[in-house]
Amino acid sequence: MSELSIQDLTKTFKTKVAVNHLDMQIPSGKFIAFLGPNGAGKSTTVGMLTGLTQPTSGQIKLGTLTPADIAYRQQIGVVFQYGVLDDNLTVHQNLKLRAAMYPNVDKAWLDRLENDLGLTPLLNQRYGTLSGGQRRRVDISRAMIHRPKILILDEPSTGLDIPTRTVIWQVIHQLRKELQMTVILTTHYLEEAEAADFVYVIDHGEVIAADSVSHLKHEYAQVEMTLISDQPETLLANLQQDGYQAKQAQEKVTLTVADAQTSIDVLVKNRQYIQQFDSHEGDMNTIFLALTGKEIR
Ligand SMILES: Nc1ncnc2c1ncn2[C@@H]1O[C@H](COP(=O)(O)OP(=O)(O)OP(=O)(O)O)[C@@H](O)[C@H]1O
Repeated sequence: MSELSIQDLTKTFKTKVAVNHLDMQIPSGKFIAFLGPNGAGKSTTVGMLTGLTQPTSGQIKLGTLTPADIAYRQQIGVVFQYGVLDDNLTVHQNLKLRAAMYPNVDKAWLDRLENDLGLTPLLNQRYGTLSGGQRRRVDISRAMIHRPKILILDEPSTGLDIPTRTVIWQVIHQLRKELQMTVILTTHYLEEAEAADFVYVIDHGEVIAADSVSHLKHEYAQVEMTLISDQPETLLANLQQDGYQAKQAQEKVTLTVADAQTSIDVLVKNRQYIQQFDSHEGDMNTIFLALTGKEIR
């Protein structure tokens, strides 16, 4: 199956450069996350991937197809940040109308989506009267109605509670496996990005890192250590003498070290001053901080 190729993609709005020479090769069937803060250019990229926003320069290709081709758009499903369904129609009327726009949507598939996303009790309710989480579940059904090869989710979890997020992700992961679908997610939620096969960290319209989560962690996330000591001043002095930037608050001494091996060295060397400890690898936030100097959460 063809991969999605983004080549030297740029979008400027007057003087604002929203997307700046993006290059990405997205293999089919993968789960890709675009992680970036507000204004990073994620939604503008999604707009160009869907064909709704014209790039200023550069190109997007799915095999030989471009977003201007109907055949391209038929392979893409999108969950936008805003709802695109009719507030005055019921859930079922909205979905049936959408289904009618595609040649091969059978009733069984529509029933399956409605059922998996827990929409059955809501089918006769007007879309405009649904809660945010209910709407999002309908939006995902709409995006999946034509069995897309690529599903694009633009911050799908914003404002949703954990049970709703869990249901949505269970369904998406299941359908991704069944349909061998590529999933492109834009998100601020680090735990969602952590589940991805590959992460593009985006800031100011540019890719500042592109790698698997495990490589990003290895490269950028340090190990955070908390040591509990009955002689914290001595422990702090020893660590500082060894060149660590340690901090102390009462009996607690905290420091960041490069890797797990170094954390073991610290524990062994200072064992007589340590009663308890906690040591864990940094998360996506640590990675983001290391890359941009900013916190994402
Ligand atoms: N139509 C527009 N006209 C002018 N500037 C725009 C337009 N659309 C986006 N921008 C600007 O482009 C930049 C990128 O915006 P974009 O919405 O793509 O970011 P984002 O990463 O999706 O942010 P968020 O996480 O807040 O949704 C921002 O500075 C934004 O103000």
